[in-house]
Amino acid sequence: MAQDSPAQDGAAVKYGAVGPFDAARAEAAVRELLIAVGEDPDREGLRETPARVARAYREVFDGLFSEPDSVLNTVFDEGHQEMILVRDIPVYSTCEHHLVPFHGVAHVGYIPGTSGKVTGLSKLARVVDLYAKRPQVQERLTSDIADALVRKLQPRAAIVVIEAEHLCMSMRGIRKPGATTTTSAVRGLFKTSAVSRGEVLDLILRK
Ligand SMILES: Nc1nc2c(ncn2[C@@H]2O[C@H](COP(=O)(O)OP(=O)(O)OP(=O)(O)O)[C@@H](O)[C@H]2O)c(=O)[nH]1
Ligand SMILES: [Zn+2]
Repeated sequence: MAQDSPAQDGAAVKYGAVGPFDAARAEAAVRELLIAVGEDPDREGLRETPARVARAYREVFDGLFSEPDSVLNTVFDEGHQEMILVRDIPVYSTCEHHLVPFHGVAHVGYIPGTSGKVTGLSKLARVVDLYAKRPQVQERLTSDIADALVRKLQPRAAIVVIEAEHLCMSMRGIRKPGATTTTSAVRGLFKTSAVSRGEVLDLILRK
């Protein structure tokens, strides 16, 4: 989505970011970090690492520079009034507490509004990606996606469920690999009607 990233070269337009991406600063910080953990950043294997990490961070935090609402601009007047659900969208995000990954799957569903406006299926996965590519907590990632759907599509109902494993809980700290966290954000009819919510959750959680 590089073409959707106006701040990549330090341009003024920003979305989730409060400043442009500064590759030189990121490189210098990684070099400092290597020294701080007791490594030699000038040894053969690490010489290119600061530049590589800066490039990798540019990529994994690209969603800071992308406009979520424009992703959902592709809309079709299908007149479809029933549920649309995309399950098992792979998610890779970064825990903002420890800057290590959390990863799993997202399920995104909605019931179109009275106009029957629907968006392209891939756009649901694009919105997931966009918000995942920011420093995140799982709860905010989940509700950011639901709120973007509500803003752009004015659906009768929307739901986002994310199931993820946090490496900050697996590889360090409490060390519980395999523990998964499930978060949900429900809007509209999925919130007010237990029957509708039950139906969609049944589809989402069916293995
Ligand atoms: N609610 C929520 N908590 C998260 C998420 N990602 C990581 N955390 C938690 O953030 C908390 C940070 O706790 P702190 O006590 O400040 O940091 P810490 O000493 O590294 O904590 P431990 O991980 O328990 O070792 C931990 O309990 C993490 O499990 C998330 O997406 N949502
Ligand atoms: Zn963490």
